[in-house]
Amino acid sequence: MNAPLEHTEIVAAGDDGIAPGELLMDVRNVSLRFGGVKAITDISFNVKKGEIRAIIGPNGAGKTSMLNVINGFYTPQEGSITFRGVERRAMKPHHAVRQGIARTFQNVALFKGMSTLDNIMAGRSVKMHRGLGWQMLWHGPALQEEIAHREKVEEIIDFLEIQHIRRTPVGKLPYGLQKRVELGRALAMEPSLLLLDEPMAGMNLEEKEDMSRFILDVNGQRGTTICLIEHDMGVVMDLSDRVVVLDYGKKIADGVPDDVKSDQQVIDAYLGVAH
Ligand SMILES: Nc1ncnc2c1ncn2[C@@H]1O[C@H](COP(=O)(O)OP(=O)(O)OP(=O)(O)O)[C@@H](O)[C@H]1O
Repeated sequence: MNAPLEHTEIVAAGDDGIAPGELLMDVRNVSLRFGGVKAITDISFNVKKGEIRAIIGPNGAGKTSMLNVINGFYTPQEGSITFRGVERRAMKPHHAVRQGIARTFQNVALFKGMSTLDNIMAGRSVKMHRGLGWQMLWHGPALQEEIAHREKVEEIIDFLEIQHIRRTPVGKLPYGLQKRVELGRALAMEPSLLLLDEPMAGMNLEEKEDMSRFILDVNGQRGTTICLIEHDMGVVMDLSDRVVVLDYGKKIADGVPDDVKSDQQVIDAYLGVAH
């Protein structure tokens, strides 16, 4: 199964060949250190196709480091990740994207001067096959492909209900809408696995409710598997199928929300204190 990543086909949620409920990603014994700092120690957990999986834990627990390992920003010193049957330790972020992993960031990472439409189109560029030569000719296959991509992008804009801001530079948008555009850009990649790093951070209640609904719809209607980090426990327990809990870089619990909520170690480490 160990196909060279350079030759991995770009895949979308619907055509990754994995049935709902089957293993999509298996994280095994991953450890990551920065000099003397142990960010992650011997973490194992899996993600099944079609689920919403949450990673929670106090500040500095290793959650973002874990996402950065999954999407190839960091290479762990130990352990491996098997995604869609392909095992690896090191992988460049653009390979992760081509394998079907897209993500959003804790602090919105968009092109602030560009419009909503152009930002989402930029996310789509990963799916474009025709090279620059074709695009300069601007006819035939390149034009057909551009039209098809624009249709996909328009579909995402409709889906996220952001038609009214399609021409607005994203830097001028309220934070909640910027987060939605960033979700749109990730969706434009048609990921098999969508990583969301604190999708509700800095949002008011109404924005959180909107984002929760979109996350549920992305999962329910588009069939996208989601792995998210979130500090709002109400949101986590409402949205997630399963939750993995980290503390000081180690896994302390893993299970369905009701079990995790009542786990004494989790209460002591995390739920018992304000965040
Ligand atoms: N690039 C880095 N260089 C050095 N240390 C790092 C780096 N990134 C993370 N760390 C350290 O690794 C540990 C885990 O950090 P990480 O950001 O993954 O935690 P987190 O659970 O995402 O925290 P938060 O909820 O505050 O975002 C922390 O001690 C952090 O200081």
